[in-house]
Amino acid sequence: MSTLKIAIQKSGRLNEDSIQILKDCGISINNGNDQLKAEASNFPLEVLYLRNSDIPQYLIDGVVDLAIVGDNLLVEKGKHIEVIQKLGFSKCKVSVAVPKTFEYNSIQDLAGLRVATSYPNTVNEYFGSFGLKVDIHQISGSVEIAPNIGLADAIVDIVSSGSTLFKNNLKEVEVILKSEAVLAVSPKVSSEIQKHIDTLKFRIQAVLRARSSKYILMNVPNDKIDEIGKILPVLRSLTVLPLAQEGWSSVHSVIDKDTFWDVIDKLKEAGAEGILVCPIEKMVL
Ligand SMILES: Nc1ncnc2c1ncn2[C@@H]1O[C@H](COP(=O)(O)OP(=O)(O)OP(=O)(O)O)[C@@H](O)[C@H]1O
Ligand SMILES: O=P(O)(O)OC[C@H]1O[C@H](OP(=O)(O)OP(=O)(O)O)[C@H](O)[C@@H]1O
Ligand SMILES: [Mg+2]
Repeated sequence: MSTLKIAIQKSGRLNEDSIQILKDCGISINNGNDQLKAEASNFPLEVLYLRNSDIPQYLIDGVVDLAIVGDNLLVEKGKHIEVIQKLGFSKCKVSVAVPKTFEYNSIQDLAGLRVATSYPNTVNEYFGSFGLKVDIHQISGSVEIAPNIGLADAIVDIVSSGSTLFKNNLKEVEVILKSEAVLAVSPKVSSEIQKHIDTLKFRIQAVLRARSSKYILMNVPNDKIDEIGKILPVLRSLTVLPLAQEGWSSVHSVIDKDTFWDVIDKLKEAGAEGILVCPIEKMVL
């Protein structure tokens, strides 16, 4: 039987969340990440632990069928690689930053200047889209130090909280793109492998849906059920079960985890009592 080969980051920002999402899909991987290759015991899957920055090329060559990779790396090195699912973690931006003292008005101010980055293609394309050229200094890490040591006038690098920029006396002046971890697929997969990919994607979607939702239960006087129903965004219809106490029901629903505090206030106002909010393990539509 064919085995699906998936690349995940060996160590770094994506590693733990990538392993966790496979685990949440019910997949048991047979070792820790001390080896570069591991097999799943209960899914036709082989996991290859690789450098994030090498993953786009492995996908292009078909050495791996699938990968969990930062989308910004695909923009840099894998333009034609198909993304089949955004995964919602490792969210960041790729931005242009300059020293705080730089009097920046527009991108034209950087024409012809030295830009330090680990993402030369992204930089060329971005400045090229304004008809500008810059002098790229490619470095593989600690990019934010470059202006302070006289290596560059500006940088293009990853920004998340902004604290690395702040510590290095830099300011973000343009956001080139927004990125997150994604599930990306090689252009060379066979139809047999594609079936395994579809199965895995189905499981990942169930996990992601569950992560973004909460199950909510509450006691509601029967004459308030319609009003409560209007507050709850429901998948199909509300589940309403009679309670032992005459005139009351137990109402169940699924709500978005980011809006549940707002919804709960409205539910209380509308007469709901004993509200319980529970995590959802998996959600299959
Ligand atoms: N501070 C951050 N906050 C959120 N996401 C980030 C942050 N830094 C990087 N990322 C995302 O995580 C990915 C992996 O970053 P990380 O620094 O672990 O590895 P890397 O330097 O790209 O590479 P490699 O695995 O090749 O050594 C990046 O490509 C980016 O998508
Ligand atoms: O806006 P912030 O929250 O400060 O995050 C941004 C920093 O995070 C990443 O570096 P990382 O810590 O991964 O180190 P690295 O340069 O060794 O990859 C990135 O390269 C930035 O330097
Ligand atoms: Mg990094």
